Amino acid sequence: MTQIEFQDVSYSNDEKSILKDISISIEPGDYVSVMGPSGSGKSTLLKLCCHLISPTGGRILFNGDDLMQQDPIEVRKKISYCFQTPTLFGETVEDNISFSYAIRKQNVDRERVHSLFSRFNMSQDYLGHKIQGLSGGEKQRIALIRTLLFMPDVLLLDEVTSALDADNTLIVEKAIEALNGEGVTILWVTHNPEQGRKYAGKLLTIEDGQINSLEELK
Ligand SMILES: Nc1ncnc2c1ncn2[C@@H]1O[C@H](COP(=O)(O)OP(=O)(O)OP(=O)(O)O)[C@@H](O)[C@H]1O
Repeated sequence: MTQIEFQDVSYSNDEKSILKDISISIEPGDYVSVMGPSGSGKSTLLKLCCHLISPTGGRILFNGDDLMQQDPIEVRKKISYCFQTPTLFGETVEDNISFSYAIRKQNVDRERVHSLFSRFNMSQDYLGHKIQGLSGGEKQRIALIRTLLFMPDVLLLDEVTSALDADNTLIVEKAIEALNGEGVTILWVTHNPEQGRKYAGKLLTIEDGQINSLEELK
């Protein structure tokens, strides 16, 4: 189980301050929706959680120890991040699945792959499909499946249903709710207020790089 604690965390680049004095604790099993205007710093918060970027002020504790002192590869085995714009590689969907196993020197777990495709309402036939021909919504679901091939402790989701229709959005929401029920901590950036409140236990609102509110929903 993984706990992430931000202690007065700031992040700025050469041009400006992007996040300021963020203090929050994400507890194991939490389901937190993250909302706020465009450019307020939501994606930056997620990138800090999995050490894709480093804070320029304050500390992030990962299970009580400074995240910056820990091996990013080990951290990312526990924390998975599904990006706003899916970046699929290779020629086919299968390439995206098999590569994840290959880098871990493991055989593809066909049962796991099969159950994830079903969970996200996709036929196995997609494995042979070319990336180039996929729709935005198909790419989003393949990216989610790839993120979940190995069960994370913490799942960071950045606008992952923006290209999906209502039916598939609901399927993804239900799948994420089920994962949270299995103990996976969820941090989900969304612009959809209904989505932000429907399943989450907490609603974190970021404005202008600062926490505006942290509301208990359940
Ligand atoms: N690598 C970077 N270089 C320069 N500016 C950046 C970088 N990353 C983020 N920013 C800036 O920081 C601010 C916050 O960006 P961030 O992507 O975290 O916002 P967001 O709340 O996720 O926005 P959106 O809802 O539009 O996705 C923006 O003004 C953005 O332009």
